[in-house]
Amino acid sequence: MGRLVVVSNRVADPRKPGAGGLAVALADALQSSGGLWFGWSGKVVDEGSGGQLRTQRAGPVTLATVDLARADHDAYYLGYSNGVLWPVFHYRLDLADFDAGDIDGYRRVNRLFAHKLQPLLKPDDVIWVHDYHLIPLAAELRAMGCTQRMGFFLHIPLPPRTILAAIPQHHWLMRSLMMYDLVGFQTRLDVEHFSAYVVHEDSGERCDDHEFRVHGRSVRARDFPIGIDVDEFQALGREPEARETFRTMKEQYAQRQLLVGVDRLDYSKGMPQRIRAFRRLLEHYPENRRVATLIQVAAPSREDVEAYADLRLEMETLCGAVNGDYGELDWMPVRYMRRAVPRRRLPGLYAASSVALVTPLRDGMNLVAKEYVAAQDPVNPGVLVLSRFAGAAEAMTDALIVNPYDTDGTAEVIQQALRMPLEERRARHERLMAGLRARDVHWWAREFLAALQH
Ligand SMILES: O=P(O)(O)OC[C@H]1O[C@H](O[C@H]2O[C@H](CO)[C@@H](O)[C@H](O)[C@H]2O)[C@H](O)[C@@H](O)[C@@H]1O
Ligand SMILES: O=c1ccn([C@@H]2O[C@H](COP(=O)(O)OP(=O)(O)O)[C@@H](O)[C@H]2O)c(=O)[nH]1
Repeated sequence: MGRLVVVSNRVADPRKPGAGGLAVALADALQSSGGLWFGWSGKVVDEGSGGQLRTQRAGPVTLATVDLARADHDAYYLGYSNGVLWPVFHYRLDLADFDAGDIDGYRRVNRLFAHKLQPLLKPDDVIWVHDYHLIPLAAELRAMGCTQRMGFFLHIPLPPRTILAAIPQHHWLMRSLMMYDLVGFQTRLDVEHFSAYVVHEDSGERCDDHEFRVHGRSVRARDFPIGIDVDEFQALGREPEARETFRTMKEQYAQRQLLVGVDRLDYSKGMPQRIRAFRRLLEHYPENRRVATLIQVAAPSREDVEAYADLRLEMETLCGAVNGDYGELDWMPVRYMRRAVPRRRLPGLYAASSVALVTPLRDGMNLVAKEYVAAQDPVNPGVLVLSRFAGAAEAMTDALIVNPYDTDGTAEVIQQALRMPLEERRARHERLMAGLRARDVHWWAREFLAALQH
């Protein structure tokens, strides 16, 4: 295979530990072939100083990053990517701001990326673009004469065509997507939504399971569910920081049963619904009072987007109310932290918790669900409560599956998780682990790249 070129909005140094699931995945693919990783530097600079390209070596990988001027960042990242595409792709038309006029900034940054990337490309490079920020990148590169193989992976869900069609520029956006040779999705459901769009909105045709003809081009689309690096995550759990976190939690909560939620503070993650379900658990099953404690980590995210600020207030009100109504001198039902926990501490927190609540209203995959399972002691594992609306639920059928909109139903399932006999916990954990190992992050990168080269 030719050199691998990865393009994503965020770029991380693959030599640094704990860079996150996606970074570990891409680093692995890049490390074996050597290659180039291109994207935003993470820096927002004054008008006029944007667009500066910097390259640096990180082992066999070259990192090439571009600074963004304030106006470009605000329109491309906050405005169109996270104010239009993110809510609509997560089925939240009510939260999308279609009038902001940010589409120009989105196009401008994709064009800027194409212009900065093109001189770095070689004719036999294989280009792998990631996520909704960069859908039009292939079209921009092709317009500049690039003929390399180009693949795209969407990390978030693709909604049904009737929802997608609410985006005023949906025809342009989906036409841009068809300029890739291969489009990867997290789940089979996303592929079905893609297919329905191509056939009914774009007068295209589905030739077989994965092959489509539209606008005179062939494009392939398939599900490639992303996994985690199980060995890497388990090794992290044996490091001093994770062990110390485990010990501290076990000591502090020796008389309690811990439940854990770890999410970015994002409306797609269903945190308010989760707090309500936990409250219902305390109401309906009073034996959990003074016993069950929910630790909810909420990592700040995209704070300049209005819907995220509203969510922050809602969470503070809900958590305050549960603690005010049910808390005792020596027990608080919810420990809510609006702060990220370093990834190297997470295996300890997961291992100390009897139950994980992963209950998004809609999620591309959700790697926390997989990390929680990987961190469990197989002799005495905890139980995963998982939303049917997370991409992870398509394969993790041995989790306890819930509908997060159903407060009573979720409370009942949490009770079932807290009371699950050891034998059943072990059996479910064993099957979940087999699934994680069979389709880990290395499998994901290998499968996608093999398909891209056919
Ligand atoms: O870059 P940010 O704006 O800070 O957001 C963080 C990432 O969030 C999204 O993650 C998605 O990818 C995960 C891995 O495939 C998946 O498990 C999860 O369900 C998705 O929400 C986003 O898609 C990334 O681009 C962001 O970097
Ligand atoms: O405080 C936090 C919260 C999350 N994460 C990591 O961020 C990733 C979140 O990925 P996921 O797929 O669950 O959701 P996303 O945030 O990408 O939508 C996981 O690897 C988590 O371990 C972390 O390190 N610290």
